[in-house]
Amino acid sequence: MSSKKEPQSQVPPQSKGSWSSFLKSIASFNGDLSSLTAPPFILSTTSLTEYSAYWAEHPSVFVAPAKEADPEKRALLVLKWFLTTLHQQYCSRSEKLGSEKKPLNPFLGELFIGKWLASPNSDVGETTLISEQVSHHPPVTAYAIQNEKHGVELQGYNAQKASFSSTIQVKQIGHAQYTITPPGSSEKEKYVITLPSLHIESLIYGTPFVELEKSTKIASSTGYVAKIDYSGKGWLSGKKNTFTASLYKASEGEKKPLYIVEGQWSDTFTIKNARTKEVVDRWVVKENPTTPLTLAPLEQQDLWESRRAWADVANNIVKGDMDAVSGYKSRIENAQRELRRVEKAEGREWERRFFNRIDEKDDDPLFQQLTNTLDLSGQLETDKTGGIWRFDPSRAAGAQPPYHKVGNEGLGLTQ
Ligand SMILES: CC(C)CCC[C@@H](C)[C@H]1CC[C@H]2[C@@H]3CC=C4C[C@@H](O)CC[C@]4(C)[C@H]3CC[C@]12C
Repeated sequence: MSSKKEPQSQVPPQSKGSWSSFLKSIASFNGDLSSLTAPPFILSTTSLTEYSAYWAEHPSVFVAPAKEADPEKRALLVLKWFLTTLHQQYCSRSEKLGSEKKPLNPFLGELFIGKWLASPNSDVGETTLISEQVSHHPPVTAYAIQNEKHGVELQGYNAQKASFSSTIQVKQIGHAQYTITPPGSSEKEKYVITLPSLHIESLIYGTPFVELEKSTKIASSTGYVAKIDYSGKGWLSGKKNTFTASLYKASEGEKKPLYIVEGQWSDTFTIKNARTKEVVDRWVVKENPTTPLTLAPLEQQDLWESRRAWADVANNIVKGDMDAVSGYKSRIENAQRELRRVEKAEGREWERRFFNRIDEKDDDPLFQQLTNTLDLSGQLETDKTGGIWRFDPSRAAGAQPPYHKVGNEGLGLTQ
């Protein structure tokens, strides 16, 4: 008899049937995850626009590169910051809710706006977040995170391309750009960041969780490249969320690493100087609590802001009243359909609030330079993201609700 304990199904008894039909439907789906009907126990009350906040939940780590005078160490601090975001990006739902969940599919124009407040016992200052759904077909979320005090800006956009091959496989399309003005310099320094592919584990037991795949890169305008290799359950260590990252000069190549970072991004990792073999830094997830994002109280939020717009849907998911959930979802969907119909009739397009669609040739020269270092062809498939999306800071300065010209009636609300 085997002593190995088999995982037990965590699917609630009343959901067994709907879970197995959900599993069957994903085996033959068309690539659009939002179109799948999943049983209530796997539905999240959080919209995907909220996921943009994962990029800066440790604000002091987010701004640290802007304070470092040495370009090599700056590039290392950017790599460190990126690695510290992975736990929140890819593990936080599983840890908090017991499994990965199916997020709410944002509607076009949906906004998620908040800030990480300045704290009297740190020099970080305030960090602000703007996240906007810039496309619905295909779903694309754009975001900008700014810390004015340290002159740090992160912006990006992403879409997901899903496929099925023994489980849900997700390729992320899009990229992020981290920009700072280094100490004593008047010129901007830019880092272009690619996003990992992932797949879902443990689907049949009803406890889905994310595992990252392959590799991602960060290329800097100062000539450094960081490459991160994800190995899931490390084939040597057997530990989950294992990775190896190296920082090197683009001109020298991967074979001459300056720093090596190793460990588990969901737990502990260490940073070593590859030349001296000395451990120079260490990150322990548990010892670094996140800073919560502060949102306006619900009644002061704009109707287009995620929490407010989805409140009725979310409350009924919690209650398990699926008829009410689909009723409130249809209200949003019908109102969106009506907006699209009118736009089409008037021969115009929905106006994005904080982001512009740009032409590749009009993009920032620094970005264009970096796309030559990285192979970004897979990230710039504009047909899968509805274009290239760039933040327009002039439209964010002092922005207050109402954010969109269309008010209650555009949201299908009568009052
Ligand atoms: C849980 C199962 C049953 C349903 C499938 C849910 C899918 C839609 C979920 C599961 C994990 C999710 C991903 C988890 C983390 C991120 C990183 C974030 O920066 C962008 C969104 C992205 C890339 C999510 C996209 C949606 C996602 C792929």
